[in-house]
Amino acid sequence: MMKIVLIRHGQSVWNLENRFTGWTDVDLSDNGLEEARQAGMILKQNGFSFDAAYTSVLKRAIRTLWIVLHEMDLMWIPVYKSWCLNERHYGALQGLNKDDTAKKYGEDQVHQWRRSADIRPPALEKSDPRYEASHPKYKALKEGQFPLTESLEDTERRVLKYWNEAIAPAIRKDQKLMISAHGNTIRALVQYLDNIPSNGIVNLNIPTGVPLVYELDENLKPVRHYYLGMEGELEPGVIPHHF
Ligand SMILES: O=C(O)[C@H](O)COP(=O)(O)O
Repeated sequence: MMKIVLIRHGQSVWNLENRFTGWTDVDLSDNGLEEARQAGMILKQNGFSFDAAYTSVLKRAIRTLWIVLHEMDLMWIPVYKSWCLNERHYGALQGLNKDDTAKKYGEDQVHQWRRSADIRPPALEKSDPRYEASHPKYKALKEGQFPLTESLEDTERRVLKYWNEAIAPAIRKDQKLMISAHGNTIRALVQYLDNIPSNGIVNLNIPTGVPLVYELDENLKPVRHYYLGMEGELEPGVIPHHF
């Protein structure tokens, strides 16, 4: 039986301000820094250790990982960063306040943009200053590969491609791994691992900064999963809804 630990980054400054974030590279709030410290401590107290870690190229996930690894005295392990683990790209919604957007377009429309499988929020224009394709951290992306907006299915495709090409092979080599990523990246992995249909994941929210442990069999199928520090185990396939 193999274990892998997923963690959504600690609360970010824009989570605190209730703004659509996506690929905007905002940092952790003070609360988010403390969440990351608590996560590292509880992982260490429960005897976890890692051979390697994976994260996105966004600082809120990277710093969460740094803090967790610091608390566990594991800053020396290999860390692999990929844009494929970035949060879902929110297009022209990035930076907007979620409540103001709901007032302007209606709650249902915002819920569709946030949680439907195949609906893409309004796209960014390439002339928009929020379009960061020229940033050095994205030099690996081919022309046209940098998203102007993403549906959850778009996000899942790139996350699962990375899972199959980079992460699953490492698990099969008995590597103990941690993935520090984002709400929708982890939702994509949870949906895949637990084979949850799209309509079953609509109301699934991943809490910030809480280690989510998956125990996998030899076929990388989940045997059980639980949030470390939350009482008891979760029913298979059920992840508590968190706001
Ligand atoms: O990108 C964001 O705004 C958040 O990290 C995730 O937001 P969501 O829960 O609205 O998808």
